[in-house]
Amino acid sequence: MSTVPGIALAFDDVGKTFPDGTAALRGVSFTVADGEFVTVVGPSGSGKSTLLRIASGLTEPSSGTTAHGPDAPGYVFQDPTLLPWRTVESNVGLFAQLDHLPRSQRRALVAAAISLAELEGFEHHRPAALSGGMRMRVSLARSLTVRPSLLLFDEPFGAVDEITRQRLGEQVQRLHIRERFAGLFVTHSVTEAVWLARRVVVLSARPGRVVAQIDVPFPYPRPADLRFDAAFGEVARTVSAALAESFT
Ligand SMILES: Nc1ncnc2c1ncn2[C@@H]1O[C@H](COP(=O)(O)OP(=O)(O)OP(=O)(O)O)[C@@H](O)[C@H]1O
Repeated sequence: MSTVPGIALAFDDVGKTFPDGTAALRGVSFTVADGEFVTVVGPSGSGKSTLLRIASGLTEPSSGTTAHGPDAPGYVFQDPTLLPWRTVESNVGLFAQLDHLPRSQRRALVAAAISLAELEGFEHHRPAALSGGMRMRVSLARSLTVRPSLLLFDEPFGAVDEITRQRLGEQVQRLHIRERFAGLFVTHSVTEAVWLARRVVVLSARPGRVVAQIDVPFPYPRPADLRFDAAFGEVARTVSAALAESFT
């Protein structure tokens, strides 16, 4: 992986074939500029999670190259992956603790992240006492403590109800605007993909290739009811059509 100024993440002709012969990705090229928010949609098994794992350095590509900014990206997983015996505060502080940051610095980072994720008042709760949406916010807050310039999201809100999902998306957008991190966000929801992104990348069925990149022209911050706007519907229709084609 190399570092390129102005680029949060770049895939250049990236392919991935697993040792058992499964070809997950083929010839994937696209970039995420500094501070840009990009979403990825594609059929199940089209290599979206594999792409994020390659972006984070967890998996090596079989071919092609990747480039990223100067620091390691943050990762928000499908599952909140909280430690049940730890409080909200101590779950949020986990990464900072693993990084051996001094206690005072850790405290400040945790307090800031808890405030950003609007979790004040819940610092001493354990995960079992929280709703699914709040658990995701704890996971988000934990990722924010590393102050990433790039955050990778692997379909983080798939398991919560529609309204909670929208609110979490709104929170991610507020954080993106305020903290200016770049984002690469995988989702199965076309509405979520369009509402969040400056650009939607559509992958084909396995092995995943980029079949379309669709710009989303609406300025941030975007109102929640933009989803019901006719112009929004047009962009969503274009993404849906590319996605439907990608299944064939
Ligand atoms: N370690 C592995 N070894 C072999 N095959 C794998 C491995 N990891 C993933 N795959 C396969 O690679 C393909 C892409 O998987 P991946 O999880 O990246 O897809 P995805 O687009 O994220 O799917 P979904 O939308 O269902 O989450 C799938 O067919 C999957 O079974």
